[in-house]
Amino acid sequence: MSHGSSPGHGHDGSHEPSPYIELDREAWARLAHQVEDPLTEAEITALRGLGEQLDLQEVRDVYLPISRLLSLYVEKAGQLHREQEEFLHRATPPRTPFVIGLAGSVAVGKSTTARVLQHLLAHWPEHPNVALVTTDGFLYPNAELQRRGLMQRKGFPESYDRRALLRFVVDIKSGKDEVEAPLYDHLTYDVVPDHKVRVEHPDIVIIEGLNVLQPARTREDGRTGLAVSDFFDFSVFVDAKTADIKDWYVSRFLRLRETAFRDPGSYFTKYGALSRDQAVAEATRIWDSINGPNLAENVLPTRSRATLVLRKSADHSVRYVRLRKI
Ligand SMILES: Nc1ncnc2c1ncn2[C@@H]1O[C@H](COP(=O)(O)OP(=O)(O)O)[C@@H](O)[C@H]1O
Ligand SMILES: CC(C)(COP(=O)(O)O)[C@@H](O)C(=O)NCCC(=O)O
Repeated sequence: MSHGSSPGHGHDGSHEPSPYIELDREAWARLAHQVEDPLTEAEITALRGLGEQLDLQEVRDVYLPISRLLSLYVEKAGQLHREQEEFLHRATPPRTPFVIGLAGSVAVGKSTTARVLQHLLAHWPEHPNVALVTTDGFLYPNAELQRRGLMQRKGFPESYDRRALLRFVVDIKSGKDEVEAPLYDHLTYDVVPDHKVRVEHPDIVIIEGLNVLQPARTREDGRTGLAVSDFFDFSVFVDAKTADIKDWYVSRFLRLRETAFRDPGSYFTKYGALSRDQAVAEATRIWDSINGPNLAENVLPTRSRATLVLRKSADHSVRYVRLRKI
């Protein structure tokens, strides 16, 4: 194999056989050359709109080959669908959307990665309609979290209406043409009442959230139910050193303090008045009491369940990509 680390020769130097293929950045970026469609000007403009910090060379080197690989999976899943229907002698019903789960810590870059992949995947003509749904809409509203004593556990598995989220994914994979998800607003720090996000006739649905790779829970009667991840056709885990993620969280908090927190409608207007040092202390407190423990206890343990792991360095550049063997 000419590309990067061979299987079993991972970044940790281990020579044990492993069920993963690991490609370092250089090897992965080489794949970009075999991706025939370069980005169009319109796409570059759209991607720039996602945030001035996004490095477009990084998009070309790393995210474009990922989108091509994903497109390959989508295409082959369609082929398998047709052949299965033929084997079962069924009049081929339309295939269900291809569902991609995207997991990782708060502030690791899930939303950014999801939006880039959404744009890039929509570029391939075989599947133009790519929907993106975040799981925060399925958090219990603040009033309910307060009632359950979970306001300081936002983002932990128990802070979500897991049944509703599972129902949503089951509906998508059942082939329902239109599905609706609740919406979360980061400004008010709460679920928006009476407002839904509608997903219509998607070819691909990206479901992004902290806990999407959680395995099913074992119930009191000892039976194991289903988890949303049981309905994923592919999954991505965005990964980085915990210390780096904490820095990104604090920096984002400081940036929000200068922008969104000043909005009178924001739950965080109180933070607008904080000095820089006080804001760093507050972000650190939230990280150390909520997001850090959630990462360690619930999010990180699901990493090895992902089909693909994207490991980022402190400057957000992807250091290596780990993919499950098939
Ligand atoms: N590829 C990237 N390049 C540069 N900055 C990034 C990248 N991905 C994320 N960031 C920055 O890191 C922070 C967290 O990213 P975000 O996508 O909001 O994380 P999440 O959705 O996981 O909470 C944001 O400030 C974002 O601008
Ligand atoms: C809303 C979130 C739980 C993320 O939800 P997700 O979309 O990953 O399901 C998270 O961004 C959050 O607000 N956590 C609570 C602690 C904090 O204020 O950072």
